[in-house]
Order: sequence, then structure tokens, then C-alpha cells
Amino acid sequence: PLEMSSEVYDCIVIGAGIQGSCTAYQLAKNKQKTLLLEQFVLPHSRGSSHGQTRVIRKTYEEDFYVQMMHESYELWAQLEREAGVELYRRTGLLVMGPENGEGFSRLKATMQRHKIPTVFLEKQEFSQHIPNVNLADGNGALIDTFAGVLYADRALRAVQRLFQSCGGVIKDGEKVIDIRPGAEVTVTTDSGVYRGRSLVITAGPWANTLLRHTGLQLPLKVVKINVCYWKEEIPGTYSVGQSFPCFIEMEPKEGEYDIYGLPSNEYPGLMKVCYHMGSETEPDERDKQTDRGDIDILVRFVTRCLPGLVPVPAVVESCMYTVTPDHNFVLDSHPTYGNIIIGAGFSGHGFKFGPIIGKLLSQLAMGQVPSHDLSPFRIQRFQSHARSSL
Ligand SMILES: Cc1cc2nc3c(=O)[nH]c(=O)nc-3n(C[C@H](O)[C@H](O)[C@H](O)COP(=O)(O)OP(=O)(O)OC[C@H]3O[C@@H](n4cnc5c(N)ncnc54)[C@H](O)[C@@H]3O)c2cc1C
Ligand SMILES: O=C(O)[C@@H]1CCCC=N1
Repeated sequence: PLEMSSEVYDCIVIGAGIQGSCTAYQLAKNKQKTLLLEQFVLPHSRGSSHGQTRVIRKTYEEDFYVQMMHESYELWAQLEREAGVELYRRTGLLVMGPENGEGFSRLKATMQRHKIPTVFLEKQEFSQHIPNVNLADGNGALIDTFAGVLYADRALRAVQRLFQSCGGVIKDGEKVIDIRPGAEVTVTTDSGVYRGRSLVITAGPWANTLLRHTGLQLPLKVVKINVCYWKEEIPGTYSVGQSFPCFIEMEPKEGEYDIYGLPSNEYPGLMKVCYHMGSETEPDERDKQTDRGDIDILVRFVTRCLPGLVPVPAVVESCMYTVTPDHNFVLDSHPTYGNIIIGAGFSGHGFKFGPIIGKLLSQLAMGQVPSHDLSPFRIQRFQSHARSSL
């Protein structure tokens, strides 16, 4: 039998990806005795938060994401100061999309409504501003000038360090195998039993595996992303050093989902260009999913749009998205157990929100009113969905 710890934590957080780590840090900063449990030995590359870089941007169609990103930028800057490390590099973000399409028009309108510093590029001046990129016929282009790159691995380590420096406890290499809801939630791992007055589940692709212990299943699809790096024909052509921006092509001709890229930086001479969707996988069987349909789409895109890259990926890494039907997050209390809080379904765009999500989930865990409207993120929106069982 496993030994029960005598300690009762104010909060136990399951999952030390960016969302769980930021939540745990916010709790510890608020003087909550907090335990952060992680199934793998840290750092690891088997979830969704590993890798050197992520895009940060305010470029969203929806007002609620823009509002959250205003605060998230401030919290990232605060984290940089607290940790004493650079986490954000401003590069700008080029968005290309069908000029008269609904998505691109909505995006432009939201940028203008929120007065987000944006440069709108006319077709005739495009190549002068953005050399070595072919703008598709009928596409418009804009630049979100404060967008950039987050140093992801570095950020995750920094947040976990800050959490520990506030007295937080991390137990890694401990997989949670059971959850017993109650006024004190009992959490069993493969090596111990812990109690907490509240529980936060931020388990990324494993969210439904854990939620099963609480009688809840969410309509989440886990997909494997082939993270592709492409060699520059002339090293530096698309580099941070040459002020090349991150980019998103909305509704590309080559596929149903967006294609995005980050300037070459982490691997000199290699630029990251990815497809914003992948094939379904079981999170523990990620490496058995070998579908390369997304890479075929990317090869066609790179050939058409980025003529300075060799159109064959030089390095392919793996990562996972946990996707909801509407691609919006789940940030809510459990429908039956109010002291169990869920952060899930970040749908491939959650990293940039890490600090604000940490703040919101910690507010829910402490029984406070969240400081942003969480109605777009409620579990209730899935009520009619076949796979949700409340
Ligand atoms: C290729 C790729 C590119 C992306 N690009 C961007 C981008 O440019 N910008 C952006 O904002 N976002 C981006 N994202 C999305 C972002 O990275 C994710 O939304 C975010 O990392 C999700 O974090 P998480 O903490 O929810 O999940 P995870 O990082 O997966 O963390 C969950 C953790 O829970 C642990 N866990 C699970 N089950 C258990 C258990 N039983 N016991 C203990 N621990 C457990 C897991 O091991 C894992 O460490 C990208 C994602 C990918 C894959
Ligand atoms: O979230 C982001 O900004 C990136 C780029 C666009 C698609 C998904 N992730």
C-alpha cells in the first residue's frame, strides 16, 4: 500500500506543462501551499509545451482573446523581470489571407477596434517589405508589430523555478493514477497519496484520461503535429537577425488549416514551418502515428510561398495538440465537484496565454471571481456534444 502524506495542500496541480506550471506559480505567489505533480521526469518532450519557440501575438479575430493577450503580455514581461531571463523576442507577425474572406476581414476589424499597432501592406509594396515570400493572388497582408517569439523551454523552466522559490513543491516522475473527489480531494500517484482542498487538472493530451476518474469526458481530439524545420538555401534569408517576422497564412491553397512559421533562430539556417493540424493519436502512442499528410501540404506550400527554402524538411520533431470542437479553451470548474478546476483543450494556441491562464485557473481554485469573462470557455457549451458525459 502507498503511504498517505500527512500534509494537506491548499491545492494540487496535475501536469507541469506551461498551463499547470503557471497555475502552480500563481497559487504559490498567493501563499497557497501547492503541490505540482508531473508524470515524466522534467524536462520532457512528450506533451505540448516542449521545444524552443512559440509565437506570441494579439492577432485574433475574437475580442476575448485580444483582451486576455493584453494582460498576458504584461505578465510575460513581469516573469522576465522576476526570472531575470529573456523570454520574448519581438519579430512582428505577418498574416496573409484571402483579402475579401470572412476570417481575414474579421481579423483586420478586430485589430483596428483594439488599436493594435498594425501595418496593412498593399500588394505592390509587399515584396519590398517582405522579400523572399510570394503572396498568393487575392491575398491581403498585415503585420502585428508587437508579435514575436517566446522562448518556450526556457520559459517553462523559469516558471517552475519561480514556483519552487515561493515554496511550491514539484514531484516529477510521478504519474497520477487515481482521483477521489471530496471536500479534500485525494490524489494517488504510482508512488504516493496526497490530499488537497482543491485540485487543478492541466494534463494536456491526457486530460480525458484523468477526468475519467471524476466521471467527466470532454470532446477533445488529440493530434500529433510534425514540427518541420526547413533549410535556407542561403543561410540567414529568413532569420531573426534579418528581421524576418513570424507568419501565418490563413486558408492556404494547399490545405484546410492555417500554415505558420517562425524565423530561423534556434537552429541556425533552419526555419520552422508547420501545419496547424495533424492526425489523431493516443497520447501514449504518439510515435506510432506516422501519417505525413501534413508534410505533403507543407512541401507544396514551401515550394509556392517560400522560394528561399529547400522544399524538403531537414528536421522533423513531434508535439501534440488537444483540440476542442470550436478550438476555444476549456477553463472551468468541474460540473459536479466545484473544487476541481479544469484547464484543457488549448487547441494548439495556448502557450502565449500561459501566464494569464495560470492567473485565471488559480482564481478559480481559490474560489475567487475570475478577472476575465470565462463564458467562451465553459464546459456547458459541449452539452449537446455526443462525447461529453456530464
Ligand atoms: C508544434 C506546436 C506548436 C505550437 N505553437 C504555438 C504557438 O506558436 N503559440 C502558442 O501560443 N501556442 C502554441 N502551441 C500550443 C501550446 O504549446 C499548448 O497549447 C500548450 O503547451 C499546452 O500546455 P498544457 O500545459 O495544457 O499541456 P502539456 O504541455 O502537455 O502539459 C500537460 C502535462 O501534464 C502531464 N500529465 C498528464 N497526465 C498526467 C498524470 N496522470 N500524472 C501526472 N502528470 C500528468 C503531462 O506529462 C504534461 O507534462 C503549439 C503546440 C504545438 C504542439
Ligand atoms: O498560436 C499561434 O500563434 C501559433 C501560430 C498559429 C497557429 C497555431 N499556433
